[in-house]
Amino acid sequence: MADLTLTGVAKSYGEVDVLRDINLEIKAGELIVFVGPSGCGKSTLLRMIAGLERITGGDLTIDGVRVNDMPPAQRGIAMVFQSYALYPHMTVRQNMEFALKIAKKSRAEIDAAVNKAAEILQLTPYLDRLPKALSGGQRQRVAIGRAIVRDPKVYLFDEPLSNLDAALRVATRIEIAQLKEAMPDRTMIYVTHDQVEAMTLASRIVVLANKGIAQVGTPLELYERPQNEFVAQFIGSPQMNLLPGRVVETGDVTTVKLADGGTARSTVPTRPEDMGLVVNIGVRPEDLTRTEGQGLFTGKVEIVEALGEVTLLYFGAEPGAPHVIAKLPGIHADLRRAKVTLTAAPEKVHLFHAGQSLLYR
Ligand SMILES: Nc1ncnc2c1ncn2[C@@H]1O[C@H](COP(=O)(O)OP(=O)(O)OP(=O)(O)O)[C@@H](O)[C@H]1O
Repeated sequence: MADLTLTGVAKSYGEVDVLRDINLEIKAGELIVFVGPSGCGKSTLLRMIAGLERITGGDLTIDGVRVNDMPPAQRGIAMVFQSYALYPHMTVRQNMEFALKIAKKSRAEIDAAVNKAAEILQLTPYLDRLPKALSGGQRQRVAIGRAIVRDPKVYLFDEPLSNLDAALRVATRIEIAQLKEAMPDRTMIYVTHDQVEAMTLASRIVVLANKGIAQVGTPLELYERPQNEFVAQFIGSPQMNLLPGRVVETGDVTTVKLADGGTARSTVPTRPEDMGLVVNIGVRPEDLTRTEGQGLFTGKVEIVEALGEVTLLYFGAEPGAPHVIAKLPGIHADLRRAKVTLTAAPEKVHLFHAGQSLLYR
């Protein structure tokens, strides 16, 4: 069991700030996923928790003990890397038992730990093979096995699946989910670029951007109630549409007159003093539906992408920078160049002012 607390954690390289004032409480047994644009500091934060990177400001505690200056080996943490980092000249068994030998465990303890981990990870038939005689997925399982045998309090994963092909990624993702279920009291922190991994594995997602935390929440909280436009557009694919407009009716349901001429209604409440407020409405492509009546957007379909189960419609503006994207269930290959009016249920319409959601005032 391990709780982690980050209080005002910061990282700079000389004059260059990479992370500022990171405050986060991680409860024992959580699977926390760090996501964010390239270079936002996900790996740096993970490496600071591991003790591989110096913390230049703030405090990191594990189970209430400040560990800023504690060497990695004493933190009770095991890290699994994207590159596997296996010893090529050692067999699977030797790779898995290496850390236990260094820790001077008894032969019986070592064998028990390795055999159990091999069984969990279905590696028993491969224990005497060298890494080069394994597939990418099997190598990553050995890397995870090396972490498991040490029975750490905290597992750190740095993009563990990104070297695997698409099918293997899915399979290994499901294995990691099962591994977590088998170890409900172990804390895991996971860095990924992959939205599906983040949404399916995380108990909570931490979105990093602009040197700080943009939002922390369960996957569905981030999807349904993003705090700001950044998170709104970072979570979900294709990204949320944002359209500028002005509040023309306030109350429990807000009416927004859009700059393009449409009208949107939202269940995000507004106050009388919000009348005339300049906002962006946010609506996800999958929440748009066609209507024959008055909608929030009318435009000509420039591009149709029929994916089978859904069709993506791209409206207006330059190619590559569509004005609005709609995702309709089913096949609508016939809509190219058609003039279409779109609407959305008021509970699916988000409201942002100066980049921040009005839901969180
Ligand atoms: N030794 C260093 N000196 C100066 N800047 C560094 C150093 N190491 C990393 N950085 C910078 O710190 C920032 C965060 O890097 P980090 O690798 O943590 O990002 P990331 O979010 O994991 O990125 P990616 O998703 O591309 O892997 C980057 O802008 C990087 O250029």
